[in-house]
Amino acid sequence: MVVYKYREKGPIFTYSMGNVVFLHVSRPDVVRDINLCVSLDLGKSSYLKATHEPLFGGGILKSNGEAWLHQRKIIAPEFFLDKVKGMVDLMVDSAQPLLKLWEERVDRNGGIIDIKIDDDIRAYSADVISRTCFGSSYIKGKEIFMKIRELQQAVSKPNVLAEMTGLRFFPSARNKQAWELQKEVRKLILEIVNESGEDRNLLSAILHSTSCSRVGIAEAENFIVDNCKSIYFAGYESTAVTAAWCLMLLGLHPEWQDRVRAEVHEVCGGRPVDSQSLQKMKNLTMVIQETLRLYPAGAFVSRQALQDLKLGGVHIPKGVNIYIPVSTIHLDPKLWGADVKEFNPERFSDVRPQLNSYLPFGAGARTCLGQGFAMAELKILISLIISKFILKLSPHYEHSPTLKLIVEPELGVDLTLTKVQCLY
Ligand code: HEM
Repeated sequence: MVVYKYREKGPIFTYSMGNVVFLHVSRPDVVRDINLCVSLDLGKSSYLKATHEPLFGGGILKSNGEAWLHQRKIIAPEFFLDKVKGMVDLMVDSAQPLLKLWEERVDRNGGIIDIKIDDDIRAYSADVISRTCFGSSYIKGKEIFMKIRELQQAVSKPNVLAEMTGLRFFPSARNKQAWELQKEVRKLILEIVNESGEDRNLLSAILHSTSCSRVGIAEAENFIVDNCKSIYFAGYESTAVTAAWCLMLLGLHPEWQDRVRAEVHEVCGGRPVDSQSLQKMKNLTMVIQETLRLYPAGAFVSRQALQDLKLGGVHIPKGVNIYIPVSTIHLDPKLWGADVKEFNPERFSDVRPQLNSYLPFGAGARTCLGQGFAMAELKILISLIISKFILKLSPHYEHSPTLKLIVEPELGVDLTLTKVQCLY
């Protein structure tokens, strides 16, 4: 329906669902103003708030106003560049079980295997977040991630009754499932909090902030749980899914695979990956940027006008939800050229992507605060895999992008792997 309207109406139009009004906009001047807007009057959309409540609560991803600002000030510094540089060794360690597992499987199977990579990649992404942000290993965090994923599936379809009527406490089967998962995740996070040691990490920063504030125990616990949940979700799924799309594209494009492999070999020269070598991997950066253009995990950037606003000369009344369709912008031939649907990382070689036409990490003040972290994590995993394995898209692969809060391969990514025999 929305696609049809886009074709019919062009880059800006409104529509409504019940009493909820949407402004669907991909016009560059409006997108530019959203990018530039730092006012707290432009917040996250409250549409689907009731549906998403069990997953996000009042954490950083969905909160607005002063509450959001407070959370951003606590969490953002934990992902500044110097902090990310200090996490590189932990990320490299997190990749070792996957590499070992795949090597053993290839060896056992006569030098070639056909695998669905998604679960192993999720395990890597989960381990990275657990170790770097929460000081707990994947084993400890594993249950949390499994339940967060179940919660994601449970809340990925709009709960129309709750949104239209506010009856979010109606005990439907789906609500009951989401509440049960919500309780279990809360319990597990509080266990990790109780066992946390002296390590300086994201968790300790969140705990420190609550100990300095004068809120009651229940409010402090909600603050901790909702923000930990937000990081578990934000940092886990999107990175794992991007890595899976990226490896799929490299499997399809052996010429880029060879280029990245040669680059990793040249930059690292047999030494372990470190923060300096990551910066030198230009081809790999371009490949990841192009993956995020073609398969941005966040299909929409959503906002709501919390007061009357003017963006790109357009008057937007208070309450209107603004939806920026990221893929539509990323696939616009007027912005990217006639080869817009092709995988061509070269397009990122000499120009920085335009702020208004490239939005894989969102826009403006609410832009993803984990993007440097995510890029390091992706580069580490892909450089290590590429230096050990030759990838081909498996004949079993079925292309199945689907939107479940984020755009993921519904049927997974199947690759055929053989070992790299000799590097040059
Ligand atoms: C490839 C991986 C990732 C992608 C594609 C991605 C994408 C996004 C997008 C589209 C948003 C919404 C921005 C907006 O509304 O303008 C976002 C927000 C956010 N992301 Fe990421 N993200 C990734 C990885 C991460 C990681 C690894 C973390 C942390 C460990 C993280 C933490 C966050 C947080 C906390 C927010 C909310 C920011 C706010 O509202 O102030 N993300 N991300």
